[in-house]
Amino acid sequence: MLKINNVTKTYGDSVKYQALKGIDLEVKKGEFVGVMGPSGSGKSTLLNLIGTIDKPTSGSITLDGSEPAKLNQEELAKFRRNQLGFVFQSFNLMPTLTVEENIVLPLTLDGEKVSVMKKALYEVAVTLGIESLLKKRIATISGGQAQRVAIARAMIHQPKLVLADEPTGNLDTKSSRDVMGLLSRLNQEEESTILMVTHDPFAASYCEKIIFIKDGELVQEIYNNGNRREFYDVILENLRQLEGDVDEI
Ligand SMILES: Nc1ncnc2c1ncn2[C@@H]1O[C@H](COP(=O)(O)OP(=O)(O)OP(=O)(O)O)[C@@H](O)[C@H]1O
Repeated sequence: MLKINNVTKTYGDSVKYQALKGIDLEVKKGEFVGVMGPSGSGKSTLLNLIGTIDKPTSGSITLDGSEPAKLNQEELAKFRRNQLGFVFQSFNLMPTLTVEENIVLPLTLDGEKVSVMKKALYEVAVTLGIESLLKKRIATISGGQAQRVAIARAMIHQPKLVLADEPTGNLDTKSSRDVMGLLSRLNQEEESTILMVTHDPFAASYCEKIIFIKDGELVQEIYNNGNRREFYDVILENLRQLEGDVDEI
């Protein structure tokens, strides 16, 4: 579904910095993929390219055969709104609006009919267990609840791909567990395709596959055999090895 073909990204005009050096990656429909790696390794850069926030310097990224880098500004905005869902560490919700106003925002922007919006809102609210929060203002709910709302907003238009950037970064242990359980359930029951950048081995243990990036290169790929506890240990071991390499340098 998502195909990343020999993608590079170089920042800067006079002083150049190559943040990604030829990334190849394929994400299948319904997969839950984690992206890990040391600080500065290029994780956010990769997510920004997939999220069409930025364009690759060379190589191609296609989602179900279409290549967003070739679209004009207007087409790109539409592509982003229709095909992608974003979940951020900082939730990125509108604090003065209510929970339900925030969740339907992507549909409002698309000029969707009120009856369609109501139906979609109800469905997503039930799935995420946030019916009782709908009339509350964002400023009055907890961080864990806010992340549920952000996930609802990312999911309401049934995007092809959900991009999550450190979704548990601002959450306590219990809320992290809830949010990861939720993402995992959405992945399994609704067959949502999710790509998540995280530093958190616990959050990563919910993924089916994790790719490790170092110095702009994909260096390792590991798979979850269904035992989350075991997978967590494998993740820690891989992180230790990556950091060990960094220490040696
Ligand atoms: N707009 C930019 N201009 C120049 N260099 C940049 C820019 N954005 C990122 N970089 C550089 O590219 C490299 C990769 O950055 P990136 O943010 O993708 O790393 P990361 O793995 O997400 O790090 P972190 O885990 O700390 O968020 C870093 O060396 C960073 O300094």
